[in-house]
Amino acid sequence: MQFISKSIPANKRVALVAHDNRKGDLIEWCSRHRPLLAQHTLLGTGTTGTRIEAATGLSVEKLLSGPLGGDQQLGARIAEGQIDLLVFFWDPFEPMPHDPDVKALLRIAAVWNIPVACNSASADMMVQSALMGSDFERSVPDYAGYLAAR
Ligand SMILES: O=C(CO)COP(=O)(O)O
Repeated sequence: MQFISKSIPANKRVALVAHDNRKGDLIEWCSRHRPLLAQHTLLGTGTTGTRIEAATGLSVEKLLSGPLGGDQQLGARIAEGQIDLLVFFWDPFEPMPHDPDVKALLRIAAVWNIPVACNSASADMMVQSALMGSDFERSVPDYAGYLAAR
């Protein structure tokens, strides 16, 4: 696979997702970073987005609930270049009925080199990076080159 450089804008599109046992942690994290998150564009799976909006007043575009296809919707948006960061507090202690979707979301985020945080420590470091408020370059698969070589 060849890679090309792609710019992530200063205004980030941040996807927010948490499994049920981790929703409280993500809401607490969003509340702590509310002023910063309010400067960016937020989206999330259905229940997570609804709970964050209710608790913080932040505006979140809500996709379907994860087990009903929301994780796959987020994966599609990543593949289309419409998500810049993924904050996904997945549950390390309980199996999920939609585990293949969870795995697919994490895989496609790795494919497209999206910064991913799976807990509050990594999410703290991610949003406190100087790159959060500026453009930055990331390397992504060269899709045109990939097609041409097939
Ligand atoms: O299941 C999820 C992520 O895998 C999250 O979905 P909800 O936000 O709808 O609970």
